[in-house]
Amino acid sequence: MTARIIDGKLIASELRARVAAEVVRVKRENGLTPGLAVVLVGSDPASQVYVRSKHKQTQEAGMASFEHVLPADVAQDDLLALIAKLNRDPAVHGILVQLPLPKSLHTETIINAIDPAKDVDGLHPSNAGRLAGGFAALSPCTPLGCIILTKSVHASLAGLNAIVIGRSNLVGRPLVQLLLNENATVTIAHSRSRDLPKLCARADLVYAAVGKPEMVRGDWIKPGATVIDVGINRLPALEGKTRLVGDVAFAEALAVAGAITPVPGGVGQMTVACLLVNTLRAACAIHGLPAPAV
Ligand SMILES: Nc1nc2c(c(=O)[nH]1)N[C@@H](CN(C=O)c1ccc(C(=O)N[C@@H](CCC(=O)O)C(=O)O)cc1)CN2
Repeated sequence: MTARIIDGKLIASELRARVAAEVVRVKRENGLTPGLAVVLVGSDPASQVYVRSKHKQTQEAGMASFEHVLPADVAQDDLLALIAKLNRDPAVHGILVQLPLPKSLHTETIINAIDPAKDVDGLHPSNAGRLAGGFAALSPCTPLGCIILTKSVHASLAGLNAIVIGRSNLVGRPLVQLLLNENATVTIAHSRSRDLPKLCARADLVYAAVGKPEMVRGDWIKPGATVIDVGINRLPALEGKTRLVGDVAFAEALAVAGAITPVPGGVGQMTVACLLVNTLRAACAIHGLPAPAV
């Protein structure tokens, strides 16, 4: 039996439609237009694609989109001055600095300068701490997307054994917290973990977020498990075409898992949709409105 393929593209488009409907409502009832500012430093081609997609989808959801593109050699103080301006701007409810930043900039200092109320990436220590403490917080978009995709398969995650492979601030760590909030039993694994295949073998939910092409093999997966692949790895061109693969050996895992996300068309699709959710939530919270129904 082959696994069910979780359609991230479809689930993301349904989520965006729900956000757009809520934006119409808050505009009509409260005269509020949520606004998102995205800051891109430099000209990394993948980052440019992601920022363009954020701009397009923000506008399609009926929100205001503000794009700021700075040269790779921008002075850190100039970037901090822009963030301070966006923090004060009443038309901006969400601020996102596209990562990775050039090496000359100190990422932690930049993230810490964002007003936590506008931190739609959920990376500010205030939001990360609130999430870790089990309090309401703006949470990173990719882990939020992973939870939504998992819930498209499992109505409840309570008591399920989950393994998160990877411990980045952007994905692994917040995903662990979100899974705990769902009452899953969570193992966090990383590059120093011993016997990963054995750790995976007991997991009902496998989250691969290591950035290593096809590292998780099919024979690591417990039959029937749900596999959520966060990796997006570009392999050298084959017959002129760049190949995009995840952190899971898809064809192998497909034959064993109960459900699996593809790459592309899985988790990546949810990242921008969840950013729209966070922007709407931030706008409502800043204006003292009830949390939107998305
Ligand atoms: N400040 C942030 N920087 C980065 C984040 C983030 O959440 N906040 N995440 C990634 C990049 N990213 C959004 O920024 C992102 C990654 C992937 C996709 C996506 O739609 N992927 C497609 C494949 C697209 C492709 O061909 O590359 C898919 O998986 O189907 C959207 C957004 C790092 N930086």
